[in-house]
Amino acid sequence: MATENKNLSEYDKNTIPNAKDFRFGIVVSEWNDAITEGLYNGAFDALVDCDVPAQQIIRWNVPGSFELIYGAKKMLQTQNVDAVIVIGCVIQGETKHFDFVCEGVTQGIKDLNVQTDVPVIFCVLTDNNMQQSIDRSGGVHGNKGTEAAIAAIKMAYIRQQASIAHAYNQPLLSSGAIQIEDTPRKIENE
Ligand SMILES: Nc1c(NC[C@H](O)[C@H](O)[C@H](O)CO)[nH]c(=O)[nH]c1=O
Ligand SMILES: CC(=O)[C@@H](O)COP(=O)(O)O
Repeated sequence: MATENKNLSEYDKNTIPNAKDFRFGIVVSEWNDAITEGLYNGAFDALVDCDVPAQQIIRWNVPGSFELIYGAKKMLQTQNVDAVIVIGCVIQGETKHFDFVCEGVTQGIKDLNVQTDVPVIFCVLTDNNMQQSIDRSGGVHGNKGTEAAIAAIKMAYIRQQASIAHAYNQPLLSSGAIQIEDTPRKIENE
């Protein structure tokens, strides 16, 4: 489904786990800052709307989207956070640099999700022009920062529940709820 068929800002709080005890890091690229500030505001407002105290949200700025990789890595290494959101806006220029920045950031953030224990949420616009970025940072298509915040809460919850399940040697049920039982059950789909 393309973004034009899905408003990025819509979410149902009834489907979102309790986030009041989670801590979030947000790394923001300064390139196209009129756009990245809008994305940040969407993410911050959604986290607070989901009962995350503002003091549990840590913001770092980096020069451009390519630096989001290193910024997120250092955030994970030095801060006690349950998820990190990286925010950037890459817009096609005259050269192939767009392709390399987009590919590099995508692969770098993917690598962090594979190599580390804390989820890193990809909130990087890769647009053909500024209007597409405006439309996705609080415009007609909603705010990708809002979408990223909800994803961050859900992934932080999965991380938390999976950790508990592992500690109790119990299955993490598809609903995400864990039943602590006397006799461990066979984990589904083993
Ligand atoms: N053109 C855009 C960039 N380019 C800069 C790179 O991200 C990087 O900072 C530079 O290559 C130094 O390492 N960054 C964006 O975030 N958005 C752009 O449109
Ligand atoms: C993504 C970029 O680095 C790009 O916007 C830079 O513009 P240009 O390709 O015209 O140098």
